[in-house]
Order: sequence, then C-alpha cells, then structure tokens
Amino acid sequence: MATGRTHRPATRSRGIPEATVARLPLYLRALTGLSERSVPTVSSEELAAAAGVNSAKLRKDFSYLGSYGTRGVGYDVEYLVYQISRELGLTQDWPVVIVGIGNLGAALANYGGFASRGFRVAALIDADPAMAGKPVAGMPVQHTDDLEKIISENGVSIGVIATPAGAAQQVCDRLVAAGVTSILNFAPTVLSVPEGVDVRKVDLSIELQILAFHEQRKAGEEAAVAEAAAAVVPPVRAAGNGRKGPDGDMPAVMPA
Ligand SMILES: NC(=O)c1ccc[n+]([C@@H]2O[C@H](COP(=O)([O-])OP(=O)(O)OC[C@H]3O[C@@H](n4cnc5c(N)ncnc54)[C@H](O)[C@@H]3O)[C@@H](O)[C@H]2O)c1
Repeated sequence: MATGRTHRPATRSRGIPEATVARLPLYLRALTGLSERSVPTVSSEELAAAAGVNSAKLRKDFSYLGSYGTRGVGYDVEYLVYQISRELGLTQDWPVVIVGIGNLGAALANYGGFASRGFRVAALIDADPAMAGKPVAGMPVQHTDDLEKIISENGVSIGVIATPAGAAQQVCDRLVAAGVTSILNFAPTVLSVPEGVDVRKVDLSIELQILAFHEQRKAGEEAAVAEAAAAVVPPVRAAGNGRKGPDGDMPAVMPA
C-alpha cells in the first residue's frame, strides 16, 4: 500500500531488484504466521498463496537470497524468516521517531506491530507546546524544539511524518538535516529530499480511490452483461418431438 519515491537505482547494490525487496515483507509476514503456528516447512505454492504472490515469482525472488528450498520438502520456515529479516536489515533494532502526534501519530505510536518487527519508537515529537510532556502510548511527547537533539541522541535514521500537509516539508527538511535518511510520509504531499534519502508515502485515500475505480469498472461490466442478456433473442424451439428439456423452454435435443 505504500507508494515509494526513492533515489535508489532499480537494483540494489547486492543485486536484489527493488520489486523483490518490496515483496520480501509480504513473505516475511506470511512466514511469521507459519512460525507462530510452529509449521516447520512450507512449499513455494503454499507460501506464495499466503503472501498473495505468484509462486514462480516467489522462487525467483528467493533465488536472489540464495534460498532454493528442498525438492519435496519445501523451504525451512525459521531459516527463511532469518534470511529475509537479515536481508531487510531487521536483525538489528531501528529507532524511529514519529513527528505529529495527532489522531494518526497517536494511533501509530500505539501500534504494537512496529516493535515486534524490529522498529522501536524512540520518541514522539509535536509542535504543540500544550502536548509537551503528555504521555501517549506510555511515552512523553517531546517538543519539536528538541528534534535535532532527539535524533542525534537516539541515532535515529527513520522518521515518520504524521503532521498536516502544510508542515510536512519543513519537518522533513529538519529530519534530514539532523541525519534521518529514511522517511515514511503519511501527509498528503510530495516531499523533496536530497540524494540518498528514501521516502515511502502511505496514502489510504489513494488506495480507496483505486478500489473505487475497480468497483466502478465491475459495476460497468455487470451492467453490460445485464444489457447483453436482455438483448438475447429467446432460442427457437427445435422442430421435432416438441418436448421441453429440463430447462423448460430449451428442447431436450438441440438442433445441429
Ligand atoms: N496516509 C494516510 O492514509 C492518512 C490517514 C489519515 C491522516 N493522514 C494525514 O496524516 C496527517 C495527520 O492527520 P491527523 O488526523 O493525525 O491530524 P491531527 O490534526 O490530529 O494531528 C496533527 C498533529 O501534527 C502536529 N503538528 C502540526 N505541525 C507540526 C510541525 N511543524 N511539527 C510537528 N508537529 C506538528 C499538530 O500539533 C497535531 O498534533 C495529516 O496530514 C493527514 O492528512 C494520512
């Protein structure tokens, strides 16, 4: 659901294409589910179905990791979890700051899924002085005045922006100047960043608009099918025994 804007080339330095990198979290999520259920091995077909990916694509993706599975047995779930986590850099802890602790920022701060995936929320930052010191998700909100200090003291390289759109570029510039090199942007605006800084944009309304497009197309197709059905001339009854078939009007024996 994230749409990426990145300054990296389409193929990463270690030869793993960006499209493969984008699918690794899907495999990891499916594998984590299997691991939690203590499933020891999984076939490429099963894993592909669980991740919502084509199995040939999955095998090709895993070949970049040097993982080929064992014929008749499949892939070792735990080892694959380790391999993908290592490839994504999740075997280390990533401190993250969230800037803009309104409705969305607070919801993100309260989301337990970051920590379980190796992302530690190191600080919550907001420009509203009235929020400073107030606890959200068990942490005191800190004022933007201290943004640079917080980034440097916590060695933060990933920043999450959940401010209004009008403030996002300025927040982004400060994060980048303070040393952040990856940004997850929830604000509905396009951010400009220097070379070497990765930006991922999440916009649920864009996802909904895409679904609306498909809904509209489905409705159009249904209308066309209904129109075509209405236009069909009833079949001519076969000359012959005059008996009706099991479908009522249809003759039991269709004319050649
Ligand atoms: N991507 C999505 O799918 C999605 C979904 C919901 C909201 N949003 C966007 O997320 C953003 C936040 O939405 P919300 O409903 O939480 O808004 P909100 O008004 O509840 O919260 C915004 C917070 O940002 C703070 N803020 C404002 N300027 C700031 C600055 N310069 N530095 C630091 N903090 C600052 C405010 O004090 C406030 O606490 C909006 O841009 C909204 O459009 C995106």
